[in-house]
Amino acid sequence: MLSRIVRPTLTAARNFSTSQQNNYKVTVCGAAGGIGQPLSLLLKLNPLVTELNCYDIAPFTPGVACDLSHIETASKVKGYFFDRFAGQESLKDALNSADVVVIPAGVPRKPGMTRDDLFGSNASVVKTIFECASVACPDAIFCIITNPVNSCVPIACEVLKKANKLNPRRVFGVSTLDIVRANTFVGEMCGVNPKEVNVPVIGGHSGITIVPLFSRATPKVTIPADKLDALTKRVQEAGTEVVKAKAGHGSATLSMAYSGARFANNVMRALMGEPDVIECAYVMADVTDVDYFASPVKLGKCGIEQNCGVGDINEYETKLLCDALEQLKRDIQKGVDFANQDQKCKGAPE
Ligand SMILES: NC(=O)C1=CN([C@@H]2O[C@H](COP(=O)(O)OP(=O)(O)OC[C@H]3O[C@@H](n4cnc5c(N)ncnc54)[C@H](O)[C@@H]3O)[C@@H](O)[C@H]2O)C=CC1
Ligand SMILES: O=C([O-])CC(=O)C(=O)O
Repeated sequence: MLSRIVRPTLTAARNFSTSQQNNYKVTVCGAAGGIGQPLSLLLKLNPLVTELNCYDIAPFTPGVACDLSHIETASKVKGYFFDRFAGQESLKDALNSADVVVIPAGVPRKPGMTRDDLFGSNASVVKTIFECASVACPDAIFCIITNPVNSCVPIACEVLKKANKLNPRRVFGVSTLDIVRANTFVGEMCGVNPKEVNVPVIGGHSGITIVPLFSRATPKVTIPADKLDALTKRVQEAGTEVVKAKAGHGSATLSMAYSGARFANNVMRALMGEPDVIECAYVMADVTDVDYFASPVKLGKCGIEQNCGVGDINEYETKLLCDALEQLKRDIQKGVDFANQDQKCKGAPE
């Protein structure tokens, strides 16, 4: 069922520790939340991080930072929270000169909700963070976890564009959890250590926009025809599986913290100049008919070095991709329209 070829670079990509000490300042926005806390913990353990700023609207955020600061790693941790008398000043302070900003801020799903149902709450959260980031750290690498990712990344890019600060090579929607899940499920099905599996997942990050490419898995796997639909659906609906299992107490947090830390680690490895760092991510791209798309991207010192695009896919995957593109188009437009609302209102006739 499976040929046993282990790719050493892939294994390295999943170890958060390295012998090299570097100097990255990382800000987590939404650091007091279900994802934010374990993600901040993993970043505190990462030797590539020397400064860790934890920001959240929750007033106990300095407490989270204080807790983390007692861990015996060399990085310095600072906590910031929203003070309504100071407006967005603490957010700007938290973001100031950050190299990498990871954003799990916003509301998670409850059973029965789609990710798009979060748009009403989370679109303005992302907009505010990027308005401040365009002033405080326009050259950072941004990793957006907040849902709906399909619409939040376009919002972020539009806000940066309006401020003349958009560098599309540096803005990422984090879809790593889809890859992590696909690797795990394939590993389970094929009886292989999931750490050795890499399944590219393209498209977007919700329902049918999630397109796992089992035909391109490494090591090569053969998914039995009668199991392919169910496996594809499981990857597409894995977030909902967790939402249902948590029964009203949020969505995936721990697996997302792992995925966010894995993605941030790979961004920093690439910033350091390590070659051949490739991750799937949802980014501004011209590799399909839509303006934002998740695909494998080669990371480098300036962010995206090369978008590897869709690549070879089979007939089954082509059909999945067509369905995904239709939905993606709508999700992207929704984000773009939201970000430009004010501008349109201002320019509209009285
Ligand atoms: N990209 C992905 O694969 C995944 C994305 N998510 C998304 O991540 C987001 C966070 O999920 P959880 O951590 O479970 O939620 P949570 O509710 O546990 O934590 C969210 C945190 O964001 C903070 N927050 C809210 N508004 C904020 C603002 N304006 N500025 C800064 N912080 C703010 C809250 O105070 C809270 O501490 C949700 O939108 C969820 O749907 C969750 C799992 C996977
Ligand atoms: O399903 C959700 O709402 C959270 C999420 O994006 C995921 O777990 O993939």
